[in-house]
Amino acid sequence: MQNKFLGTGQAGFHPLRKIKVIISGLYFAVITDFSVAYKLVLSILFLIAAFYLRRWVDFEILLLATALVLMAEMFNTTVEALCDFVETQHNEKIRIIKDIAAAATGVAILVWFVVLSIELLRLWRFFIDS
Ligand SMILES: Nc1ncnc2c1ncn2[C@@H]1O[C@H](COP(=O)(O)OP(=O)(O)OP(=O)(O)O)[C@@H](O)[C@H]1O
Repeated sequence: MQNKFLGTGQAGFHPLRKIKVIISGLYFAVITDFSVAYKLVLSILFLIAAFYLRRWVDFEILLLATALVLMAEMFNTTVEALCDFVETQHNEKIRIIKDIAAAATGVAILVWFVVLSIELLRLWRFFIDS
């Protein structure tokens, strides 16, 4: 078991190992969770459009909304996986824990959806006017 607080982890600072862990986590989140994958793809498309049109404020807000929704989705998946690992039967406490994690994700999805909708409207107006 690796735990730096218990003194059983690897000593020292290993930035390359951290990057490897981040890439591995992102990879698993994208291939195992469709809701992470489609949000990432949609967000990238909007980010490319904002970048191409030099809409820097829009780009920054899109980046924040994307980070928020992806983080929420990935933490939610983590909570669900942990819950399923410790409890395989129906359990009211697990239900509440999972519902709270899902609600947190719902808040992030709402923000992401509003930002993308406004951006879509702006892009649409831009192409209609030009
Ligand atoms: N062990 C359990 N005991 C009681 N209720 C549970 C349990 N597992 C899941 N639930 C209920 O079912 C809901 C869905 O849980 P589940 O783990 O299936 O998530 P999901 O639908 O796969 O979510 P996502 O689509 O984000 O992956 C939970 O929010 C909770 O209300």
